[in-house]
Formats: sequence, C-alpha cells, structure tokens
Amino acid sequence: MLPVVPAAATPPPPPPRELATLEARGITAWFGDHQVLDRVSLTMPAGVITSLIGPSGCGKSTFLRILNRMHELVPSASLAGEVLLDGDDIYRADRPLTDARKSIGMVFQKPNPFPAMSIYDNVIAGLRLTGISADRDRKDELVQTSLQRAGLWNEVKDRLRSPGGGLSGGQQQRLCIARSLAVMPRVLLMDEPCSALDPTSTRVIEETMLELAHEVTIVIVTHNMQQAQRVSTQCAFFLASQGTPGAIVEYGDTEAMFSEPIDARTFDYVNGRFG
Ligand SMILES: Nc1ncnc2c1ncn2[C@@H]1O[C@H](COP(=O)(O)OP(=O)(O)OP(=O)(O)O)[C@@H](O)[C@H]1O
Repeated sequence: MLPVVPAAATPPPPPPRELATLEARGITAWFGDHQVLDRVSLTMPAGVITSLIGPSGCGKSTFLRILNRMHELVPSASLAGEVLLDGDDIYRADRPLTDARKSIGMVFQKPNPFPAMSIYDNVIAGLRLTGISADRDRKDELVQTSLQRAGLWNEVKDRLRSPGGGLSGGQQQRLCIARSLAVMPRVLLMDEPCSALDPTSTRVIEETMLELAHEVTIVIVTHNMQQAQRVSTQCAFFLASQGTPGAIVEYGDTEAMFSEPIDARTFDYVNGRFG
C-alpha cells in the first residue's frame, strides 16, 4: 500500500492552548474626579465568550480597558480593585506592563492595521512591542497560524507582502485579530469589533470568534443584542443611572438574560426600551 501523502503543504497545527479565567474584583474607576465605575466584579470563565452590554457611557469600554491595563494610559485615569488572570493580579507591582498586554490582547472598534505595512509585517508587529523575539522560520509559522486562526489565511496567502491598508474593512479587522493572536494571548478583548463592518463581514468575524473560543477566553463589548445572543455564553449588563457611576445590574447565562432576566431594567434594555 502506498503511504498517504498530504495533497498540499499542511499547515502546522496551532500549539495546544491552556485556557485562562479572567476575574475582575471590585473595580472602581475614575477620570480625574469623575467616577465612572463602581465596584464592578465579574468572572470571565476560561474558554467562554462573555459579552458586556449596556447603554452608551455606562463604562463598558473603560472596564474592558482596565482588563489589560490600557486605562492607565490616560493621564487623568485611576482605578481601585483587582484583575486576576488565573488567580494572578495583573496589576501586581512587580509585574511588567507588557506581561498584561502579552497575555490579554485587544481588538478595537475601528480596524487599525498599519496601512502602509505589509500584511506579513502587520501580523508580527506586536512581537517586538511585547519583547518577543523570533527567527525567520518562527515568524513565517506565526504569520500563517495567526492568519488561519483569524480566518484570513486563504484570502491573503498569495499577497502577504501587499499593504494591510489594501484589504477590505472586514479583512482588516481579521488582520487585527491575527496581529493580536500572534503574541499568543490567553484572553482576547474586543471592543465593538463589528460596529464598522457590513453584515457579511460581521458574520465572518462572529464565526471566527466562535472558532477562537476553544483556545482563547473572549470578552466582547457590543451594542448589538443579536450579536450578544449569537456569540456569547455569558452576558453582563452595565448601567449608569442618573449620573451614578456604571455598575453591573445583572450577569449570567446569555440565553436566560434575554429570555427571563431577573431585573426589570435588564428586561427593558434587552427589549430595546431604552439605550
Ligand atoms: N479618556 C477619557 N477621559 C475622560 N472621560 C472619559 C474618557 N473615556 C471615557 N470617559 C468617560 O467615562 C464614562 C464611561 O465611558 P465608556 O466609554 O467607558 O462607556 P461605554 O459604556 O463604553 O460607552 P459607549 O457604549 O458609548 O462606547 C463616560 O462618562 C465617558 O465620558
């Protein structure tokens, strides 16, 4: 019998992933003396997609940015509380900032690849920034596996040297996801990742998220209630009522939150009565 030979170059399998749980404890946040979050606690379990929903201005993005130490980039910003990645506080004084950024990646609302930089270089752009060194072969492998995991490889494999800015909006967002994945994060934070995209690109990103959920813990901020229901297993509803700081009103299983919420405010929000 002839040996079975793979038809085409088979991509290397992604490395085995150890799923991580992210836990926020008693997060209070300020910009100057304006308090925007009040004692928010939330566990974002390993391998689960958690969606953060709530009206504009209730602090969802601030909370998300606290989860990977981006909040502290704003000069007036301060916070209290703890963020634990598998039990280890990412704000511990002896932990370098780059630790959190390596372990906890972020994808933003507007796709932000480096437009003049090639697709290849965009994917590996985060390596140097987070202090990871890799030889040429390792970079080639990382570019391929990251683009595969982001669901973009087949569309760009023949033009890796073309500029990232030449891709469509949806492709650019998947390129940004690949760039985040290249540093092998254990958690991926996504701040309204589809709000600038058309419905087809949105569907592709959602499919990508569902695939990735097996290997990375995902937290997504979304204003799209259907999206929260399509992609997330767990949901947290934030609210900042009448000038008070944002807090979580209710959280739990997404299906239950939408079909039988406990709090009347959750019911009104998920049914489009405000926000
Ligand atoms: N860089 C900043 N400097 C000062 N205040 C800020 C800053 N960023 C956000 N805020 C304030 O913090 C509060 C929470 O904003 P945040 O963007 O976290 O809310 P959000 O729920 O994500 O809103 P949206 O859904 O509109 O994105 C708002 O009152 C906002 O004005």
